Amino acid sequence: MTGTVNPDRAEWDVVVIGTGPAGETAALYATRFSGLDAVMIEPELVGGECPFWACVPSKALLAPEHLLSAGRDLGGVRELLADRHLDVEGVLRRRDALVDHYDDTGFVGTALSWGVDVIRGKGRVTGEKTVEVNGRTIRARHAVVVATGSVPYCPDNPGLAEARPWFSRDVTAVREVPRRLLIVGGGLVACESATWLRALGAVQITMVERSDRLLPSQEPFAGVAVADSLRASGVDVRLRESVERVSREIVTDAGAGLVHGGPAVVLLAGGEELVVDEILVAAGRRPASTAAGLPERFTVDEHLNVDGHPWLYAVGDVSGESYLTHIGKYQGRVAGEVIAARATGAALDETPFNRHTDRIRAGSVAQVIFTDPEVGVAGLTEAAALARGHDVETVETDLSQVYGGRVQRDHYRGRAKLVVDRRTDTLLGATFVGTNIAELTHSATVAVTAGVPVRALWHAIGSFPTLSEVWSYLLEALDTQRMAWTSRS
Ligand SMILES: Cc1cc2nc3c(=O)[nH]c(=O)nc-3n(C[C@H](O)[C@H](O)[C@H](O)COP(=O)(O)OP(=O)(O)OC[C@H]3O[C@@H](n4cnc5c(N)ncnc54)[C@H](O)[C@@H]3O)c2cc1C
Ligand SMILES: NC(=O)c1ccc[n+]([C@@H]2O[C@H](COP(=O)([O-])OP(=O)(O)OC[C@H]3O[C@@H](n4cnc5c(N)ncnc54)[C@H](O)[C@@H]3O)[C@@H](O)[C@H]2O)c1
Repeated sequence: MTGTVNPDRAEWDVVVIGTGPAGETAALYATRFSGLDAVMIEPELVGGECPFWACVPSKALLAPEHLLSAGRDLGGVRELLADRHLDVEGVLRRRDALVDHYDDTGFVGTALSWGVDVIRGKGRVTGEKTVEVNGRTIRARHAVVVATGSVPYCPDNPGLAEARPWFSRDVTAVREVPRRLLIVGGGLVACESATWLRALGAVQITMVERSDRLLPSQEPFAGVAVADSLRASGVDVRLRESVERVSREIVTDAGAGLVHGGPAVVLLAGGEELVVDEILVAAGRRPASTAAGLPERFTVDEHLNVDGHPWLYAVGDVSGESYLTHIGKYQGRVAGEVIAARATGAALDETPFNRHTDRIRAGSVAQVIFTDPEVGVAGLTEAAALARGHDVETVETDLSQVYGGRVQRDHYRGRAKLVVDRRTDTLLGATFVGTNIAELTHSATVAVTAGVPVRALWHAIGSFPTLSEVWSYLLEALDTQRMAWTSRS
């Protein structure tokens, strides 16, 4: 066995399969105050998808575009920029630096500094507390944590897989910007990738999304704002559209981020034929469960235990709860602390806001989509709240009225919405769309998670002139709605 461990060692307290944000957090929290030891198993880069192939490179590629876009909309700066473009090589160099040139030495060092061992290889659960790696069996005295992440889904249209299209790893590792690109999907990866590839010089981008809007699981105005902005930048956004079949004569795979062959001819379901230099498939992801020995379908409980097995945990993307780094880390913290408590004979805490229960399932997931404009979501959308049976009241406001936005851009555009539970008068969710709303999202996450009553929010005043002032606009609009309703009835 290669890695950091004595090759003859075959037993640890905790065995973690996969070293992404979820797995490494579970290993840290299981061991840090408990005296337990742990090993993590990883066949690729220690650190997982997020720092090398997903969140970090994608945000590194987007940051220059965000700055340029804001500068172009700011008198006094606009004149400096004129029709200047990004320095593509400079942007890629900065991305390469942020992904440590695809070298995981730092992550391995961090694991070792926690006292957590690393084995390089593929792990697979083969029995109770038993894992096979590199043809050997290792045992966990207390727990096995599966944290193997997710893999991209490829629709089964004839010729699509055979054309060796790009997936998320290629687009975040981009070295050769395709001139003509088809993007299959209109979700998070598609919208963020279209934003940076257009800024890096892709001449013709066609995006096909099978549903009737981009970002279909978000509030409808979010997808509309992102589609408007992509279209204004020259991206051809096609809704209710999909691929029928693909043919590509010359297929090569020169490596991640390089164009995978000659031109591809794509027939769309609507009947149109396109010729493109590359296809990016961004049609969703699936938990990487079966290769790690988990069933294809399984459930995790509020302690992240798989199908009621108290020794087996699934955290992060593989749990199927969400595909987000911060949620994976949160689950890793919960599972790690549960493992430590159980192994040391401590009772699990059942008090409100305890650290042994995954509360995210109650609906407080937050996420930011780093498009231009950004989309920040905390908790439930209106549709998700209704689907869970809540009696909801909603309110929206136009962010372009808020001075915190107007001082940032000459034409600030944005919108915000609150979803309120009528029964408890607390917030179920909030969505913000606009430039620089990313950090604003956390204020709503706190309110949703803590169940802050709307009447208490009334006294939480955002500073002037910041975007946080939008809270007062929303609450005033809610008041007006309620007064109108009262005077009608
Ligand atoms: C392009 C893109 C951009 C994204 N941007 C964001 C963002 O801005 N913010 C955000 O919150 N989320 C973002 N995400 C999602 C985020 O990357 C994932 O949610 C996160 O990486 C999941 O962490 P994880 O630990 O569950 O799995 P991963 O990070 O996928 O790590 C799993 C690890 O397990 C390893 N593994 C797999 N099988 C085995 C096996 N059999 N044995 C041992 N190891 C195995 C893999 O090699 C991998 O290293 C993005 C995703 C993509 C694709
Ligand atoms: N900023 C962030 O937090 C961030 C950024 C990127 C990715 N992610 C995570 O990664 C996950 C995966 O992203 P994703 O964009 O691949 O998935 P997604 O689920 O966000 O979007 C997939 C889209 O593809 C569409 N689609 C599916 N099959 C199709 C087909 N055959 N033809 C046309 N459209 C089709 C779906 O309707 C959907 O809109 C996300 O769910 C998200 O959690 C997060």
